[in-house]
Amino acid sequence: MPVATQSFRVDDLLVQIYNSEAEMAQDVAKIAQQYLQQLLQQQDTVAVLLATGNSQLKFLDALIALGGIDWSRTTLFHLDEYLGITADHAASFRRYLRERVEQRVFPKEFYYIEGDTLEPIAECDRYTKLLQAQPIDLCCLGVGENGHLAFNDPAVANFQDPAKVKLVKLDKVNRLQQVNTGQFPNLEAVPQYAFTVTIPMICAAKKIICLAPDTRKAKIVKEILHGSITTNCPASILRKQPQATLCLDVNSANLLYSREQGIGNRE
Ligand SMILES: N[C@@H]1[C@@H](O)[C@H](O)[C@@H](COP(=O)(O)O)O[C@@H]1O
Repeated sequence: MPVATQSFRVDDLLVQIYNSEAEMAQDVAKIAQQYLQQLLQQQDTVAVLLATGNSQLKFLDALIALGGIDWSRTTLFHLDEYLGITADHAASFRRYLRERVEQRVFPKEFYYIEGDTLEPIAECDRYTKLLQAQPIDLCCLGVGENGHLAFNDPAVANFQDPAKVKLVKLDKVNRLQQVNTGQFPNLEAVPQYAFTVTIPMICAAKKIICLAPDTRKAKIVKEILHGSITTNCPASILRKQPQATLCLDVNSANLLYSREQGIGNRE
């Protein structure tokens, strides 16, 4: 069984570095599986808030392949969705999760954000009520190249946000990331607005697992761990979450301080 090659804390945040994304996915899937199994021995159902994106693909496959989770006792949610995108659109997060998770594990419920609603404010209220109906036991996260969590880009991230779900304008770095990772053919095709679960709602989860492999995350990973805790880099808030783990591969950890110095150290 692969395990993290390095594990250390930066402030309250646990950071784990793996030799490869595949090893990371396997190990994190095992951690999530054991955690959910343990909870299901103590409570009837568990609530999980899922991320989408490339960083989640191997992890979700590994978690489902491991088995051993009674998915019929899980209530699933997701972090974000584009405004105006139908559930069948190729870039729809609902489609991603329906095909990669729901249709493979048949959870008790999978509550989706209806991105193509004609009443976005009512949709935020509806999803807020669903999220608040029970504590979130596990929140899976990815990180944007601009440091966003879900769709909380620097310009709209609020660490004290009173909202749980909100409609936000996406920044250009974020929208370009969606083009560069193949979600949309060009910038014009990327919606300008999206629904997102807010940062306080994410941080209220009992356990947070953030996956950020790949060289294209190296710069922002350095910023998250060695920069200030600020909404300019929304994911930096994870350093105040003792229940959070940031999982990296050697590529995304590439710009951190050297192993000899101890990656967690700033000097
Ligand atoms: N809004 C989503 C996030 O929820 C996701 O976690 C992040 C990272 O994406 P990836 O996993 O492809 O790197 O950006 C996406 O666009």
